[in-house]
This record gives sequence, structure tokens and C-alpha cells, in this order.
Amino acid sequence: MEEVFNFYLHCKTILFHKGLSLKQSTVGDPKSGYGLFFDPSKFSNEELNNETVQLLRIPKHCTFNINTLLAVLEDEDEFSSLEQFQRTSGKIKTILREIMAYPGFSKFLTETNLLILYFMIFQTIHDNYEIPGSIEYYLNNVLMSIEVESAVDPIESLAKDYGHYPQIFGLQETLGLFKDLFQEYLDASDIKHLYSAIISRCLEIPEKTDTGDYEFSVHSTLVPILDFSNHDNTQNNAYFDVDPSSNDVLLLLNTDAIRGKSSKPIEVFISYMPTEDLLPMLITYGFIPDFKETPQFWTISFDREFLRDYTELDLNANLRLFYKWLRINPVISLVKYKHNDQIRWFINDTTQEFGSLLLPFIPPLDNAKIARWTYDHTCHLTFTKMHCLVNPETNEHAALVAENYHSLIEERELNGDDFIHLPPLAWSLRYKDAESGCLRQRHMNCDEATSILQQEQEQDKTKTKFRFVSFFRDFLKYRKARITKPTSNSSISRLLFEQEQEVINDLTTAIDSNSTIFFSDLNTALNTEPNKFPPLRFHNDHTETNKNKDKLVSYFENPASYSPDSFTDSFQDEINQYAVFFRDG
Ligand SMILES: C[S@@+](CC[C@H](N)C(=O)[O-])C[C@H]1O[C@@H](n2cnc3c(N)ncnc32)[C@H](O)[C@@H]1O
Repeated sequence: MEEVFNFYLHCKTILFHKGLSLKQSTVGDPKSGYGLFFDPSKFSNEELNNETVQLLRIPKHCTFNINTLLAVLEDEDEFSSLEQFQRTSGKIKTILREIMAYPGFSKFLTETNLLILYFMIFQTIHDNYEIPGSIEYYLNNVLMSIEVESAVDPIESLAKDYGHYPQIFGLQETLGLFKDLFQEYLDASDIKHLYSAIISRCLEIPEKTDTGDYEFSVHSTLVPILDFSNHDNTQNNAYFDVDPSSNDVLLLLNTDAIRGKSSKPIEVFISYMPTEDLLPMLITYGFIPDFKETPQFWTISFDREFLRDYTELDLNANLRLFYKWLRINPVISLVKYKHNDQIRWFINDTTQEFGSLLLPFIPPLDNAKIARWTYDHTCHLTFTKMHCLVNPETNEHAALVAENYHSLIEERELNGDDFIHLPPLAWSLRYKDAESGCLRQRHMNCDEATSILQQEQEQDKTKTKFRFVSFFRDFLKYRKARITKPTSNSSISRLLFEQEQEVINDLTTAIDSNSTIFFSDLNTALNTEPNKFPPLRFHNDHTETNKNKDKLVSYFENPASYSPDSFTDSFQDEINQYAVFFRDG
């Protein structure tokens, strides 16, 4: 890789600090590969008077994002002749037209995917068509030459045991798209390599827009040479930025990192993610950073089958259906933290989402006599009733309307999506009215239920968490029995397996020994937030089996004789609340 460094150094388009070099990384992880280094003796006193020193200045036209690629491809001067320019442009346009016709292509349209798409096209045609020199060099000597391993390599085997993790599921889907599009032209291993190389090197680079003084847009960008910077949040001594006057990308070294240092070269470290969320890091970059004092995060995604088969709660339907109807993300944030000289995993109960996850665990009312949540197995009739009241002209076809709602609900409940995408009229909650103290019940969405339950007594919270811990302990046991070895020989599978075992063992031990499980019980502030939770999984074409099928009441029960009173005291309010759905639906 030193040749690549020297190539760009001699090209003189990128400005290098004279103290910068490229060598094997000092990180004791075989994945770390090459890294950038600076020699502290090569900095002048004048430079040290500033907070930062510029290590690299990369002009925008030397970087690769969707805009710069299009600009190069549209520039005749980037080709040896007009004929070559037209030949390549024509070929790329033809391939793009075919790709756009791929069913469902639009759902994959992200900037990073477009970048990958273009580089796959270049890799497909570069033997027979002229490609602008800057692209060809970067493709051959960086992207296709570096050693890289990401979760893409073992994705098929990972998806078997971790397919309920939306990130793994999403990666499998996206890779499937690229395989479908390019398998005729490229080896499967080249497709995976190029994909991994790009996702592990892409940076979110800001760019000043032409419109406003301080307006910036951010683009997924490959930045030659800067992309050799490795990650370390504790030894982080540099960062990238943009010069707003030119949109040049800069690598800036904090001068604190140089002062008082010997002349031995020091590795440049940037931060890929200020908060170390281990699964996304493993998936994208192929490594898990060592724990070094600052909290690390892991977001568990519950196996959907486990939720579906869990029957220990006093719900009259399964947990999977509960979370789907209330659109609750079935994930939980964990945090690895050093406490009393011990480093271990805790449940991160400081997130807002954790409150939603707890909703089905709220204990029954009045000494366990009254269940909180009730699932209405005939909820298609509530839909029918509301539909006919909002659209009186459909009354005479009520049986047909009921049949339609029955099929719609059955399909939505059994498909692989994490949400039903209908008004939440299947589950009703019993609660004590804050003003009258009377017992009431009604259908409600996640936010309504959370706010009503917040007003109830503090002691319920302890019981709720206790019930949740019992469920979580069962889940840990289920995973321990289900995942007994890495899913493949790849190092990613091994790291994922080891990481999950560590989480399972830490939390199982803590639960069984009555040690602290919830982070909030440490009475200490968590000064970093986990990254945003992964999105709800969209897996529409997958069908889940329904163990409760026999409990479903058939749609032809007479809608006219159906009364929703056993599920809600607020039927009229609910009609008003959801009238728009029924009018439009
Ligand atoms: C943007 S590239 C950095 C340059 C890379 N080291 C190379 O040789 O091409 C990102 C990759 O560097 C490696 N890497 C970066 N920081 C690392 C770290 N702290 N530990 C292990 N590997 C690291 C991972 O393989 C990651 O996918």
C-alpha cells in the first residue's frame, strides 16, 4: 500500500504534511491493516501554536461521491478521445437503464448503494471500456487490492441465526440485490469484496451548499489517503472536516497529540463512531474495539419466534402480536460499563424505548385479579363496526366488509413485518382513571398507554421490571441453547458469537446472583447515548406460523350483533380518532 501513498504524494493534487506516512497499524488486531502515522519531529513551532495542524488537504474533485463521479463521467476531458467518452457513457447509460428496471430497486436507493453500484459497473466494464484515470487507479489499487472483511462475507450463514437483527437482514437483502444485478459479470467474491471495501471506507463528508451561508449537506464519500485512518475513540488525535471556501476535505491533527512526544512516529486515529455501538461496527468495519473505560453499546433484537412462543405472561395472545400491533421495536439496549472495578453488561433502561418494551409486563390490577391487556380475537368486527358507522352506505354489505378485514388482519399478523400498520384496535388496556379512580378500558397506541401508565403508582414500575427480568432470563436461556457455536469459520461469525456469549453470561450471572441488572440502579449518569435503534424489520414476503390459529373466530360471525363494549368504554372517541383511516381505507 506504500506505493498508493507515494502515487498520490507524487501526483501533487492532494496536499500532504511532510510528517505523514503510511505503515502497518500499531493496533494489536490483525484486522487493523495499514494506518497513517505522523512524525512529531516534523512540525514547526509555528504549527504547534495552533490547535490543529493540517495533515491532508484533498480537493473535492479527488474524492468519490455520487456528485463527483457524475461530474468526472460527464467531462469529455477525462477521456482520451470524444469517441471513448461516448462509448463509455453509452455503455454506462445502458447498464443503468437495465438496473432501474429491477423490481423494487427504489427501496435500495441510498447514496452509499449508488456509489457501490457505480464502482461495480466500473469493475464490470473496465477491461473493455475506458474509465477516467482517477477512478481506475482507486478501483484497482485501493478498493480491489486492500484486505477487508465485513459481515458481507459470511452473510448467508449469519442470516440464519441473526436474521432478526434488522442490520443483518438489511445487509442480506442489499447484497442480494447486487448479486442479482452483477452475478453474470462479476465473481460473487468480487461483489462481496467491493461491497465490503466501500462500506468500510466510506465517510459522511459535509459539503457547503451554494444556497446558504452556513448550510451544509452530507454525502457518502470515499476520500483517498484519508481512508487509511484507523479508529480509536480513546487515542483519537485527529478528525476530518471540510474547508467551506473550497469544499476540500481536510484531515486535521490535534496539536496536543504532538506536544512532549518523542520523534517516534505516532499513529493517526479518528473516530468512526463517537459512541461504540458494537454490532454496527462489526458489520461495517469487521472489528470490535477493545473496551477502554468509555461505555460501549449492544442492541439485542429479540428473536421473533421467541416472542411468538412466549406464553408466561397473562396476555391472551402472544408477545409478538402485542409488539406488532403497538408498533414497538422488539429491541433492547445494553451497555458495557466499568462499575466498582468490574466491567460488565447492564440493561440500558435509560432509553425512552425501554418504557415501550415494558408495556406488556405491567402487572395485573387489584391483586392480580384483573389482567391489564386483552387481545380481541374478533377485532376484525371492531374494524367492521367502525367502517360501517363512518361509511353508512356500506352497512348492507357488512358481512363482506368483515370478511375483508378478517383477511387483511390475518395477513398483517402473519407476515414477517414488525408492524401491523392498522389502527391499534386489537389490544385494549385496563387502567385506573386518574381523576375518578374508576377502572376503565380502551384501545390505545403505544404513546397513549405509556402516558396513562406513567400516572400510575411507582410500585408498579418495580413489579413491571421484575416481570421483565424473568422474561429476559428466559430469553438468555433460549439464545444460549440456540447458538452453541459460530455460524461459520469467518472471524466475523466468531466475534459475533463471542460477543453474544459475553452478553449472555454477564447478564445471566447478574440475574441469578441478584446483582444489579439495570443501569439506572447504578445511580450514575450515562454521558453517552446509544445510536438510534435499528428500524423495524420489513419482511413482508415472509410468513410466520400461527400457533393460535384455532383461536381465531371466523369472519362470518354476525357483525351486526357484535358489541365492542367488552373491549372499550370509549368506542365513540376511538371512532373519531380513527375516522380518517376508515374514510380513506
Ligand atoms: C477506513 S479503513 C482504514 C484503513 C485500513 N486499516 C486499511 O488497511 O486499508 C477501515 C478498516 O480499518 C480497520 N480498522 C480501523 N480501525 C481499527 C481498529 N481500531 N481495530 C481493528 N481494525 C481497525 C478495519 O479493518 C476497518 O474495516
